[in-house]
Amino acid sequence: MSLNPRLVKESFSVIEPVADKAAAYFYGRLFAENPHLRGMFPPAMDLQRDRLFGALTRIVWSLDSPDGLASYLGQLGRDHRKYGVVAAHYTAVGNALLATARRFAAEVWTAEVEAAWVAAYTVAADLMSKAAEADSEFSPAWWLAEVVDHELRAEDIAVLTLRPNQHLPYTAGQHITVQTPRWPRVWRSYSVANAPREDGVIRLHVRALTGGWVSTSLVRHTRVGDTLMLGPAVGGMVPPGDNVRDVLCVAGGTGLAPLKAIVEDIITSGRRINVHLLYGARTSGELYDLSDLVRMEAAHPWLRVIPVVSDQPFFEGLRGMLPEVMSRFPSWADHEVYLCGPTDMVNETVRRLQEAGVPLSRIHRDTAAEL
Ligand SMILES: NC(=O)C1=CN([C@@H]2O[C@H](COP(=O)(O)OP(=O)(O)OC[C@H]3O[C@@H](n4cnc5c(N)ncnc54)[C@H](O)[C@@H]3O)[C@@H](O)[C@H]2O)C=CC1
Repeated sequence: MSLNPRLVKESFSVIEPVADKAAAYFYGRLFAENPHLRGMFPPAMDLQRDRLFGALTRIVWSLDSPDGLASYLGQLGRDHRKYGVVAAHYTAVGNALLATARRFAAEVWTAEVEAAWVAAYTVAADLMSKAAEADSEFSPAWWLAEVVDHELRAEDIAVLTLRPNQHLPYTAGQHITVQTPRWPRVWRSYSVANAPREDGVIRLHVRALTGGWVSTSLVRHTRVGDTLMLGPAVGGMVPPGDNVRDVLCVAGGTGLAPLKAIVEDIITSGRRINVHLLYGARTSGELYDLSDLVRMEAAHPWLRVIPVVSDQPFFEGLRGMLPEVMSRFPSWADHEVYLCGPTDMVNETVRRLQEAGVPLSRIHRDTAAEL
């Protein structure tokens, strides 16, 4: 069975404009044919549908690059262990997916297209289930973690410190998923905000979002001593390693979390590259981690922290939206750049960096929330 990425991409592009309907149909069909699977999913399926399409889009567009595909599907397979996914579930999902694709790409569907989808799904399911199986030999499907500190740093932003009940491996820049006892089966992604430490403690920066079940629960209803469930670490944004270039980090709001972990990783690595951290928030009160960053800056002369405020006219420091403020500096063309924050901020920053001559290979951004 050989892969034919072109046929899958072409037929998938017919489905993309009706993604919402297709995702609703997919889950309707999956649960109608396999009612026992419904209990594995959260009561409200809206975010789940977006995630499905996010993941499918990424898989379809990675079909041409085997390494990227294997790495992403390996993470996806390991992460799905926490839902209780076993090999038999892949057949049920494959059937529902094929039925969905056949229906929503009917205008271009042929026996060849069907064969291409079957081949692609077989490869994907195989990569996921093999990675999950290998992982199960040495790693739990999920972790319990005790909340050992909870600081409300702004009206709706908290910094939580968690101690997992056993070692949870990760690298700086990765994210984990969190489930609270209040919302069973609802998992949300958060970047780990510290580099790995000897004591295994993990910090999260959380903003309570309107209508955000987990974020509101973490910020407003979680206390020291509570227990949370954590999924495995995933994500491809990794620290600069042996690279000797100077680093620029652009952090919007709680997007600071993974970038702070990366800066901490540079500190613990002992390397002395220059690091500029542009840290932006709407108001000075929302620069919730500034005092800690200023302490880090004082201890490490090669680190420069630059606070930026966008929505407070009389703020005495740098004012403006992050992408525009970043462009006021002479040049970042020789830097390795790390970005995290609101999607529009990240996209606009990437656009400006490319315009200024920074190649995409040197721009690192996280794509959380896809798993
Ligand atoms: N691993 C990841 O991918 C993570 C992503 N995030 C994301 O970061 C975001 C943080 O949100 P908030 O704290 O509410 O930030 P925010 O909305 O308060 O924005 C912070 C700053 O980003 C810039 N900005 C915001 N919108 C912009 C736009 N449309 N164009 C240009 N610049 C803009 C401004 O300088 C603003 O002061 C969330 O969307 C969250 O999902 C957060 C943590 C980790």
